[in-house]
Amino acid sequence: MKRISLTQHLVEEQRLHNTIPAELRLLIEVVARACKTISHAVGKGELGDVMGSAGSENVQGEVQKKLDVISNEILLLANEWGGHLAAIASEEMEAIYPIPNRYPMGEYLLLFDPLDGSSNIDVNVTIGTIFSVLKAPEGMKNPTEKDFLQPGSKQVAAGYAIYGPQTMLVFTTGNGVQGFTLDREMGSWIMTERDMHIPDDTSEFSINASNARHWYPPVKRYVDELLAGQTGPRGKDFNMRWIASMVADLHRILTRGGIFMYPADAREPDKPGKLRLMYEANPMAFVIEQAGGAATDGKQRIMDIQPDKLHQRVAVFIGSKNEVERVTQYHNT
Ligand SMILES: O=P(O)(O)OC[C@H]1O[C@](O)(COP(=O)(O)O)[C@@H](O)[C@@H]1O
Ligand SMILES: [Mg+2]
Ligand SMILES: [Mg+2]
Repeated sequence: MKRISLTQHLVEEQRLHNTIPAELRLLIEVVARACKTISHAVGKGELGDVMGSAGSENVQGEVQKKLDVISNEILLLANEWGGHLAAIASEEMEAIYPIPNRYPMGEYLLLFDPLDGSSNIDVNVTIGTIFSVLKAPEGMKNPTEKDFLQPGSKQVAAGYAIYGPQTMLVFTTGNGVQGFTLDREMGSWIMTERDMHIPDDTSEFSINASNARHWYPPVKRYVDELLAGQTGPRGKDFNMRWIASMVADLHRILTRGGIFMYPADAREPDKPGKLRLMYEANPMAFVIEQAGGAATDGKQRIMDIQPDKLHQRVAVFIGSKNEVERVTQYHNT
């Protein structure tokens, strides 16, 4: 593949499809640069003061890891100068963060999960950063949480960085999904995946099976049929993978197919799921759908959900289209 840098691709995309105004290109480049800095911090491990707990709790009631806080700071600082950003929302911050002293008001809203897969930080397993970009409502004066509460179908860009053996950046602006690998020597993002596509069918599923006794009947039925393999109604064997980093599990699915599930369960009946709609489920759903896959909460398309809270949770069934449709159908029969 010809060496194409991130900027070259974004400029080309604007010229060909007119989907990436210069302001959005700038925003994506700033996020990409911040992810490069986070990748550097992650790579230091015990050699840098990045491991272990930060000793503080986030709005989700989770104990924050040092890297959760460091990654959040890196993304805030990188975007603070504002450019065309009006405000930021993060998994690690209860309230939204309006960009100070911005006249005229920026036209974009940025949301992120600064460090995804936090339980894997201290055990050197792949982690990531997830981001989503929305348009600020016309005529918006002072950004409020309400301005962010837009369905996922309104996203103008979304993607993730994955910090594994290679550091990659994968995103969409509504014209397919492209993947870039960080050339550590040059410090530049080089395109290595063009128009990523997910097969409609798969023999691989991903779920935290330790919660099986708490699952509701549709999920129990679906997973039992997968586990029954050739001897069961599916008539073929299925393999299982669970990395416990959503970014890593979904990057695998984007690369070779599969279905990822984090359903609601009886442990906390009032909780609609573990993962967060605005900065985990929506951005990953946009990427997966742009690669030919599907994403539902068991009932409806995730990107059609009208959000009512910034940190709301949602059940997630995402990946190869035919499997997502089957498990969703089991919820509706
Ligand atoms: O520990 P569990 O229940 O398997 O959950 C793992 C899931 O939780 C997450 O770590 C939640 O994300 P954060 O690490 O950003 O809080 C997902 O990445 C992952 O899919
Ligand atoms: Mg996460
Ligand atoms: Mg996180």
